[in-house]
Amino acid sequence: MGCWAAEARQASAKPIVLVAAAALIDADGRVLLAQRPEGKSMAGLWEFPGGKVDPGETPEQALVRELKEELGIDTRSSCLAPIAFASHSYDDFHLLMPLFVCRIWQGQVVPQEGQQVTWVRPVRLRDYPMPAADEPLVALLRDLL
Ligand SMILES: Nc1nc2c([nH]c(=O)n2[C@H]2C[C@H](O)[C@@H](COP(=O)(O)OP(=O)(O)OP(=O)(O)O)O2)c(=O)[nH]1
Repeated sequence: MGCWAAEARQASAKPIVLVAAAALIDADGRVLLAQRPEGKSMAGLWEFPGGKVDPGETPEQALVRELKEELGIDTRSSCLAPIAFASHSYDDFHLLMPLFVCRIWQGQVVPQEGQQVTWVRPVRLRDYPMPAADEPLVALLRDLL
């Protein structure tokens, strides 16, 4: 019944926001989460690093740019493996978020925007409050990694 009820509640059309996100995996199999800073929407929640895809960018290009801006690391589109996506309606927009796994990068992860980051074992991901859109991704990662 769940999906039928959800459909009936569907509101009017919302803008679709395309966000590219990465599950960075270190040599120990841990996943990087970043905490959304004060002043942003969903502040305090933990997320996969990434951000909005700008006009003219591919999701991969956006992610390479965001990972450099946010974490100071160099990645390549060819090192980004798409594994899942989130498609989730927030109150004012609909998020479409491809999630890429990335195991290879250059440089050290150093938060560039004052955000907290942490490396988390897949079985512990549930200990970190994340945006609603991420919940199915967390379940998937636990199984895949
Ligand atoms: N990077 C990232 N964003 C996520 C995740 N889950 C999730 O709902 N989001 C949402 C939060 C934001 O609304 C949007 C990402 O936008 P952004 O990071 O480029 O920009 P922003 O924080 O300034 O966004 P905003 O304040 O305008 O909402 O996607 C996630 O795991 N990673």
